[in-house]
Parts: sequence; structure tokens; C-alpha cells
Amino acid sequence: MSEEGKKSWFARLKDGLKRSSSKLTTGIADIFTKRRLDDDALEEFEDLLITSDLGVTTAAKLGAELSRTRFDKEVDPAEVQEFIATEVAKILEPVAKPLVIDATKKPHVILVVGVNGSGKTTTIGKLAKTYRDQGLKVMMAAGDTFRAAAVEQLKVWGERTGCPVIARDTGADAAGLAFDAIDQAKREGYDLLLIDTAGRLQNKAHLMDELKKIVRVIHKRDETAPHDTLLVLDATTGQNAHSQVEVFSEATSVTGLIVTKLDGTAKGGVVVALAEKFGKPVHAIGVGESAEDLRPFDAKSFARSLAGLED
Ligand SMILES: Nc1nc2c(ncn2[C@@H]2O[C@H](COP(=O)(O)OP(=O)(O)OP(=O)(O)O)[C@@H](O)[C@H]2O)c(=O)[nH]1
Repeated sequence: MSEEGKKSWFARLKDGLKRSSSKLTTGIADIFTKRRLDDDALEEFEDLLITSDLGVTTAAKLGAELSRTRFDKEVDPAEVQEFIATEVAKILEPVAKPLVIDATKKPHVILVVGVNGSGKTTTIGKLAKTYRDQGLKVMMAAGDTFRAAAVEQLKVWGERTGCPVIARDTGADAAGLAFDAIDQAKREGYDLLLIDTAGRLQNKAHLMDELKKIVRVIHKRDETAPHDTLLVLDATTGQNAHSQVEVFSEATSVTGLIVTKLDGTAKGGVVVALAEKFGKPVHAIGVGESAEDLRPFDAKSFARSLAGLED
């Protein structure tokens, strides 16, 4: 990416994470202005991290490290912000993995799953645009056969990106659609097939069974597929994202996460908690509705934005 492109993305990211970062920076200023690091300050610090959705484990880890290096010393808020940025980047680095498309698969099949409204369809549109711009032949399959609006939404992305969208009537069998889409993508030499699925609540067993069926059918047509199963998580759901990862991982082998709507929430810290707890790759994050608002996940930029610092 060019320096200019990188800069504007950082500005977008920082702007998107503003609600999360201002919660943290305000809290840090309240705790640490003109104060020595004592047990009370440490407890308040850990509470702040927990209420900012970074998770209990991360909070304890950062608290212990801050105590080890600075106990009984006066620490100023800017130093704590730098400390958080460094430690959070260390947690995020192992999971910040770009999505790698193997164009020799013809097609590389990506199944996109998640609860209702998490941003699956929008994310598929944005991914189609990204890979199409890179010169890949991309096809989309409107596997959300429950909702006519979702099919229409994907078709709009199809028009916008110039990528074909395979769709059926409302209520059609999603597994059959996925099967046919793979067939067509193979026949026509597509590099990448993105399959949308209906949003399902993680507590609805039959919907999860249907998801398993889709995977079985895809597998029947190409035993190496799906090559990626991406779980799209809406950051505004905060702690609920944990149970979504657990339940979707039971139903399908979730290979990576995409976290959307980081711009609409103060719960951006949830990305850190998910990394700490599950260690699943985070491929990309969304900080807005336009195609430019979904970008590969970069540990350092995210950590610095979350801590309210410059790149
Ligand atoms: N602000 C913001 N909005 C987003 C982002 N990603 C998606 N959205 C919006 O979230 C809403 C839901 O997105 P969809 O893509 O329809 O979600 P879905 O998971 O396909 O929904 P279902 O089909 O109901 O399961 C849409 O209005 C999107 O424009 C993001 O990163 N930031």
C-alpha cells in the first residue's frame, strides 16, 4: 500500500475506534493523573480494561506487567497508553493473518457464516471488490435464501463489482445452491467463490445443523473445500462474540474471524479478548459501510488506535 493510502487507512481506523479509545483514555486519565501506582490504582486499571471488553485474562496480564515494572512509581497517562499499545500488539500479532487466496484451487471457496445482521453480506461484497481489484475472477453465491433482501443486497454488490451472483428463489435449499455454484465456478474457471449464508442465532440447533449440511455438500463437490470458513462478528455485540465463536466452531471448522462495525461501538477491545481466548486468525476488520472500510487486520495499528495513539 502507498504511504498515502496507509495514512488515510490509519486515520479511518483511528476515527472508527474513537469510541473505544476515548473510553480507555478517559479512564486512564482518571486513574493515573498525579498518582503513584498502588494496589487501588492497579485494581481500577484492571477494571477499566474489563469494562472496555479486553477480557479478564488480558486485564490480569497487563495489570501484572504494569505492577512488575512500575509499582510504587508515579506513572503518567501517556506512559500507560504506550504500555497498553505495546502489550496489546503482542497479544494481537499471532492472530493478525491476511486471508490467503490459493487461485490454483479454481475456485478457492470461502464460506461466510455468522449471526443475523453481523455484516456477512456486506463483508462478502467488500471482499469481492478487493480480490476483483487484484485481478482475480470472483463469483458470489447468495446462500442466504431465507431473506430476499439479502439476495438483492448481494446483487447490488455484484453490479458494483462486476462479479456474477448465483441466486435462487427465496426458501430454496442453500446447500444445493452452494453445490451448483461450485460447479459453475469450476466450469467457468473462477479463482474465488464467496458463499453467503443465512444469519443464524447460535442457539438455534436446527439452523446450525443446516450449516453443517451446507459444509457436507460443499465437501462432496470438492473435498478440499471450503478452504476458509469465516465467522463474521459484529463488534457491538461485545462479550456475546465469545459464545458466537464457540458455537459456530462446533458447527463448522471456523478458520478465521472478521470483526465488523468497530466504528459503532466502545467495545473494540473485544478483538483483544477474542485473540487471547481463541487464538483464531483475525483476517480483517470493518470500520464502516463502504468497500474501503474493510481492511486486513494489522496488530500494531489496531493496538495504537485502541490506545488513542498515533501510528
Ligand atoms: N458501521 C458499519 N456498518 C456495517 C459494517 N459492516 C456492515 N455494516 C452494516 O450492517 C448492516 C448489516 O449488514 P449485512 O451485511 O446485511 O449483515 P448480514 O450478516 O448479511 O445480515 P443477515 O442477512 O440478516 O444475516 C448493514 O446495514 C451494513 O451496511 C461496518 O464495518 N461498520
